[in-house]
Amino acid sequence: MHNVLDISNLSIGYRGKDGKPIPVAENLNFSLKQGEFVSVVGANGIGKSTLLRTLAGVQRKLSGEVLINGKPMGSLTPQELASSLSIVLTEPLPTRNLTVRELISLGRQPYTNWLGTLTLEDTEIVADSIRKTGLEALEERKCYELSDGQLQKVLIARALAQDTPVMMLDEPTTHLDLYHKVQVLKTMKEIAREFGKTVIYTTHEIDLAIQLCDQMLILDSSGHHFGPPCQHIEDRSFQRLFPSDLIGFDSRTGTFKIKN
Ligand SMILES: Nc1ncnc2c1ncn2[C@@H]1O[C@H](COP(=O)(O)OP(=O)(O)OP(=O)(O)O)[C@@H](O)[C@H]1O
Repeated sequence: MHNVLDISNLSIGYRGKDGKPIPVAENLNFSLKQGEFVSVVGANGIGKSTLLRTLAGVQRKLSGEVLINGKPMGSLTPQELASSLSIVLTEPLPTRNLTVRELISLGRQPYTNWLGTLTLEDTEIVADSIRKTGLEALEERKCYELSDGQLQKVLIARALAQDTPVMMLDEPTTHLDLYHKVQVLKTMKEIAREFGKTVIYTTHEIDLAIQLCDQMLILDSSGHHFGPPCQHIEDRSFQRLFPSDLIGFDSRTGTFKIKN
């Protein structure tokens, strides 16, 4: 499988009022292949959302290079970028007045004409995204009537409808109960497998990520570590993720345990 994202010497962060860079993470190097299901984990404030936002072009990188299918991200037009990658952020929706189906249909925007008219193919893709996320019963409901967990699924369905080779999701399962977390993650993994899409998401549910992901990017104070979960377990990377006074990582079960 070929690389769809190549990240080299990437620095991410913000700029102060004087324009000086305030780095959050530096010298990031990793590549994502077609069809991989990848998570980004790390403590609060370490830079997971900043990384995803930078990779999606929502915020500027400080330095380094991001290649999408071999092309520098900066060289893509907004239209090309929108048909290359989709992103689900944690920010509140600008409008919740749309129905579930209308909101999911917005995912087709990069492909529709300026009137936003959906073709038969667009309508089929929208219906398929609704089916894959199990939202059939909510299709005609207004978004303001939904619970946070239901809305989270709708946003994932909108990204699915965008039908891009790369899907990025910032904490997509935060509001879901355990059963629906696993359901959504398994759906995302199936999408990666079946349709050869690359799915990258940020999460605090490390034990689920260990069970499901092909690759994990760990951000910690010492830098970043990229590889399959078993390699991180072998390298004891999870042990270094948090201070050891309260919790410890059990390599046998792949879970964190509370210390007595
Ligand atoms: N708009 C902003 N301007 C300046 N600094 C910011 C801005 N947004 C976030 N930061 C800082 O960047 C750092 C990384 O934040 P980020 O939201 O990427 O972390 P995170 O790993 O996603 O955290 P969490 O797990 O809590 O969601 C934090 O120190 C945060 O305070």
